[in-house]
Amino acid sequence: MQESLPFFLHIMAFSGLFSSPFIHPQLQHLVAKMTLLDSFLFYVVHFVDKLGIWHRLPVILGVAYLGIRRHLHQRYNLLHVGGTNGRTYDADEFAYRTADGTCNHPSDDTVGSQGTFFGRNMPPSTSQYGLLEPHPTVVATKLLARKEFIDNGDQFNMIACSWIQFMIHDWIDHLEDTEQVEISALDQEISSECPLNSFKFFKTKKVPTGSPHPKIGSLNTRTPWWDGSVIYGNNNEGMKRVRTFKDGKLKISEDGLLQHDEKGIPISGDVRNCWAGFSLLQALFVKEHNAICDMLKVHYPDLVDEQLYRHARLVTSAVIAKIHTIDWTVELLKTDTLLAGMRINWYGLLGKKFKDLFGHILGPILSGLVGLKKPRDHGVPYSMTEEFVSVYRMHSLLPENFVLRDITSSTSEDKCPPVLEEVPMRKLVGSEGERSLSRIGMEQMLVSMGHQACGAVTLWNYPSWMRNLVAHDINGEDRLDPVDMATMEIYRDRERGVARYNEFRRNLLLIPISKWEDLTDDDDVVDALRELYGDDMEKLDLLVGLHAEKKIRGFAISETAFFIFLLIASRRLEADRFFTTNFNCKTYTEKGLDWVNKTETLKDVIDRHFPEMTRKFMRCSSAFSVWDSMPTPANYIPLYLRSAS
Ligand code: HEM
Repeated sequence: MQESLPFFLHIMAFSGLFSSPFIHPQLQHLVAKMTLLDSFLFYVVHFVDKLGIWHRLPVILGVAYLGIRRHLHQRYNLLHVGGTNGRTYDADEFAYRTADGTCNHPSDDTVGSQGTFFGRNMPPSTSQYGLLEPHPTVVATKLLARKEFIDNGDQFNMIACSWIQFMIHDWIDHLEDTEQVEISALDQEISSECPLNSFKFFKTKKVPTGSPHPKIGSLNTRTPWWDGSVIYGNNNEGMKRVRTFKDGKLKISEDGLLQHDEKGIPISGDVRNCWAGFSLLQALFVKEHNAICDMLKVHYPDLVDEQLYRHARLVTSAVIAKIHTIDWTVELLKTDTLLAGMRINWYGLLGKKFKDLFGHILGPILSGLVGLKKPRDHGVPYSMTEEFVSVYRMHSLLPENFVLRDITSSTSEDKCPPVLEEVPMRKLVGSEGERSLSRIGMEQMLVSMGHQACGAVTLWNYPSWMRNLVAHDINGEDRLDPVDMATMEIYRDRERGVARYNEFRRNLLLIPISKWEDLTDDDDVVDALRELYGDDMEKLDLLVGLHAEKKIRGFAISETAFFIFLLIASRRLEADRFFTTNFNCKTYTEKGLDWVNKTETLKDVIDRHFPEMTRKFMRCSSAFSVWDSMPTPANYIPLYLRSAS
């Protein structure tokens, strides 16, 4: 091991700094592959990790830690899967987001388009355990199944929960095989506790990559760019379905909700596994798109339907990306360090005022990723990754019942309308959900979502109704065989060769756990893990580990999941030419870019379309926290000078 260390590390090793036990023995082989500078940077990060303090450092140091960590992940956690074709195109001719995501990467027209491979953040799992070890239904029943609903407190509401599904359906979905697999719990001792003793589902399609590492991969049926495909579709056919072809606008009903076809399936960019909260967000952003078209037509009367559509799509997609970056994520990871980090991603260290005044003049750290002169993919063509999909398995955000509020009654001082009824979530899914939403109406639904806390990402909180779920085909039609989602999710990660928890951590340069108490200080969790996995940390499933991990204060997700976000959230912006080279007046129009610059939060979008709503019903600061909770208290200490959160 020592022999393959770079020269600098030999010196450090000689001085005793890098030698075991300073670097965790299971990470030394990773350091051996690093350049001199990166080994040093790893040393810094690892030192902080050993103390377990990065989130408690003063904001500016915490941001520096994250910057170094992100750099290391960009160097060692981006693996391309499949080939590239090197076919270029005329970037001026394609100065818009194409229907299928082609023509974005500067030197290869297919990168990031529909049907390309998922990339990886680390090599496929080397686990010795098989697909059914331990049995996925036993894992689901003993560790995931909801005992009673655990909510997220005031931090995150049902809009926040629906928002992330809205994003997932913009970026990722795996192509399935035509061959089915059946999982049966019949001969397991837990079968009496399972809603489905046996169920069938389609395998993930395995496709030869044409390259040796890895030989097999899976395909993304959605465009991975942040291009709003959730409302615009993932190809020409999908785009045609949603457009009116008049003044650039998208189809929408009189009541402000999505239109439906003769089967009751919504007309929108993505209709698979939809529920009322999700299709409400689609409708809200169709309204946003159409309002942008109106604005553009007033200022640029010569623009025809196609031009209006293209500009409005760019602007709407950028508004969505911005809200996700500086509003949603800031609520998900509610600490000053992350507030600073996310604002740096969009505006840079010098902040909004400086950027509004001088433009993007000073590089990614000082002026942000958005507006960079050239996209950056760190030598690895853009895609979403298998690991990203796995860390976003957050179905425990969904509750058992949806709490409907009466917005006709006059509100109390805390702006909280009274409860009308609790609707089982099952009734809000698919076509039935669409019918319920039409009855409820857009405003009542939005206000009710605002006032309900969503579920916590933790063990024993997986929605019961999802363990017997009628999933959808890609066209939104119901499937014949219901599935146990909790079981299926455990199976999916294993089937796709995603590393189990401890290997996942090592590959992310994180210190692996060596006993259950390293993961959590909850005795019940420790006992349950021991019962299922014995004392074998290597066996622990990723999904279980992410849900069991003790959370950083203010974080609604685990630290392990967060480090994948750190990498991919930046990548979605910096690798996309429409957030970099082409984030300009020429491509977006001056008024279009102005629209993006002036929209900061989801509240701004809601206020635009429902001018009275937040004044009447919202007390908190962000539309993603529970609406009658207190606003974030003012803090007069400048953000970068603050101590730990
Ligand atoms: C009522 C709401 C929802 C329903 C009915 C639903 C249903 C489904 C179904 C049926 C799948 C496919 C599972 C498979 O074949 O492997 C899936 C995948 C997934 N869902 Fe959801 N989901 C909902 C909300 C959410 C939310 C709130 C999240 C939060 C992050 C989420 C994240 C994911 C992810 C990451 C996948 C994996 C996608 C892939 O394999 O490429 N879903 N969901």
